Amino acid sequence: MSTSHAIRHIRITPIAFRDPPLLNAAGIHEPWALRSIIEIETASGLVGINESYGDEPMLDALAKAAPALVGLSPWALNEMEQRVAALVAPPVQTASEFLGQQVSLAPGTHVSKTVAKVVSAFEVAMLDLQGQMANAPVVDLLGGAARCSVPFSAYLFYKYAEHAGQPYAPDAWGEALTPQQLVAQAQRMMGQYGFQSIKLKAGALPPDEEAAGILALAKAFPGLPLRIDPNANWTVETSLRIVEKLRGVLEYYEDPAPGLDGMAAVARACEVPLATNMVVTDFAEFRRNAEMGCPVKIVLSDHHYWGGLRATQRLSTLCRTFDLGLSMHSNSHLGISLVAMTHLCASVPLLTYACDTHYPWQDEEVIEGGRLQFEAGSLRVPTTPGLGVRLDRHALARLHDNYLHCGIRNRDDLGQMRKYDPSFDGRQPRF
Ligand SMILES: O=C([O-])C(=O)C[C@H](O)[C@@H](O)C(=O)[O-]
Ligand SMILES: [Mg+2]
Repeated sequence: MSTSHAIRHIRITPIAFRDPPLLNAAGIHEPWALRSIIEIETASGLVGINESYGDEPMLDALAKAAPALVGLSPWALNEMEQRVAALVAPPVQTASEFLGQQVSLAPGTHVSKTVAKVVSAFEVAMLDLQGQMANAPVVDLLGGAARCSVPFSAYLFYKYAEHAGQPYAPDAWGEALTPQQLVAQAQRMMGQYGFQSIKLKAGALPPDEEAAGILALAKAFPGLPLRIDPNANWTVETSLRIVEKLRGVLEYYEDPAPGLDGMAAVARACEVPLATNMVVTDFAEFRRNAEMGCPVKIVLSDHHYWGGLRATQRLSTLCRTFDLGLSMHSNSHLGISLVAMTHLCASVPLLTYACDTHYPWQDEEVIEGGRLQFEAGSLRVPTTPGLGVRLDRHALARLHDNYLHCGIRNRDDLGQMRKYDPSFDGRQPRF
């Protein structure tokens, strides 16, 4: 075997795993969620892994950039970034192309984020390789652990009991459309995972029903930090009316109204700090928020589209400079993403809130040893080399087979909702 650690080969494997019928502002989750598994192999036979988005545009961008990394050292992250940027820079959009674009929650559709997403996909796998070579966990490569475990939040969704044309047995969570069902969902999730805070994905039902859901949670879990996230599906007026109903119960208010201007209008008349994963999603938007006097007070980062673990560390420094809070957003994901997020969050001294994770909604895994275990709502930071998790090849083959047969190539919550309600038009803000 060669002693050279130069990158010899990169494999990208699209996968699909079961995802429940979760409601959101855009519509409803499809029965299968897509991801990609990235493997970077060195001439010496080491394999660094990562997990990222699995929609078609992302797979195309990964395939386009991968050959340019062959021959690089796993330490050459800056050079990797330059090569990726040169190859997958987004096409320049004309003003008319921007007009009439629908707000989308689908991660593969943010064209402007392509470079950051591809850089992140390769960066984490290269860090995994670096850790294996240096016999150090990724958190040590990021400067060392500021905490030995990372807190996560219960992420509640309104949901149906079954998918339209349910392709497998219905999930164990059942329906959640009323405050009572929502509290039961929370009790079950808290019982299984021990989370110490709760987020409700809103923007799906009429806002007063969702406010009643939060008030029921406040009664069932007195003193527990609560958040609500309508994904910009409320007007400024609705946002202000609902936050008044929720006086005294919210830890933060996530993306109530559309756009930074909408958020600024809410911020001017509301005491609860505003958080976002929709209007501060890159460094240019960070600057605009700062220029406007920081109406958004908490940035919910996501290393998958902010450009990786190191870019999120840079973001954390900026947040500290501008006295902003920092936590993490998530999309449907498996354990590699979760463990990468855990290394990152352990390395960031300023982590002001428990992170989001969709993990409880997934019942499949792609790593050896099966699902990651939470203790009192937190995950221990691995101390073994690299990310500290390895691919389960049988699981990878099975999830890839799901991908080949599921018929989904791009996330489409709106199209899926039309199967239940053909008149659903996805117009936002809806309420
Ligand atoms: O905090 C958020 O905005 C999200 O987690 C976005 C996701 O797409 C979520 O709405 C979902 O999975 O339905
Ligand atoms: Mg959000």
